Amino acid sequence: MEIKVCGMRELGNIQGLISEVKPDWMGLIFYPKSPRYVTEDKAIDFNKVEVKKVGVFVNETEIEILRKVNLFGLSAIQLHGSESAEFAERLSQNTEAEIWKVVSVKEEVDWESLEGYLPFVDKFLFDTATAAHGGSGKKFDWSVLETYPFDKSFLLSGGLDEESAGEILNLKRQIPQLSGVDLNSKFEDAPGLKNIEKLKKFKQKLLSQEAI
Ligand SMILES: O=C(O)c1ccccc1NCC(=O)[C@H](O)[C@H](O)COP(=O)(O)O
Repeated sequence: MEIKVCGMRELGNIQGLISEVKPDWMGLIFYPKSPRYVTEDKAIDFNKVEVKKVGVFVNETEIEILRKVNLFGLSAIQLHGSESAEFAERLSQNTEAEIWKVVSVKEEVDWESLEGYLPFVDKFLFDTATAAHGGSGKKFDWSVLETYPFDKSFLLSGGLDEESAGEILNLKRQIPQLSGVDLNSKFEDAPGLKNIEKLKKFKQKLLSQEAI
């Protein structure tokens, strides 16, 4: 299973993450209202770190997203607002970076409304709907995913914590398109500052139970 650790902001914390946890992805949040917002002065340092970076954007302009892709060396773009399938299509024509569309879950998911994204996005990411767009620390009712109708892989997000590993693997047994997890506020000592020990323990649990 892929692991994305989202909302990183401090170089030392990122270096600890890479050496101790070795996640597949690190998420950088480019939404100014987030307490995990990453400013441009971090670009030189963050460009050098050896982990794939995904930039998180909320209803940002295409030109600004592409500028950040180049500035930070992003391998993926996470569209975390109400971006349309047409917007995803235009972006896909202008970048080599992967495109991930976030689906904010309240209760039911309207699967038909996602069909238009399928040719242009590499993954979906299911997160809990919240007025702040992300980082709610709350889980949604995962049973809505039981009717997931597409082959496209997706990440599970929203309030995942140290105790979630077993349940996540049970879900994966039911829905193999679940390809990874997105970890954020439940693994923090402060917004943007991750607790490396908690992340390590979670990864160990996930790997050991995955093997069973
Ligand atoms: O985390 C934020 O501050 C945030 C704010 C606005 C848009 C997106 C944001 N986070 C993006 C993510 O992918 C988070 O990992 C995701 O929302 C889950 O967070 P959490 O519920 O804290 O595990």
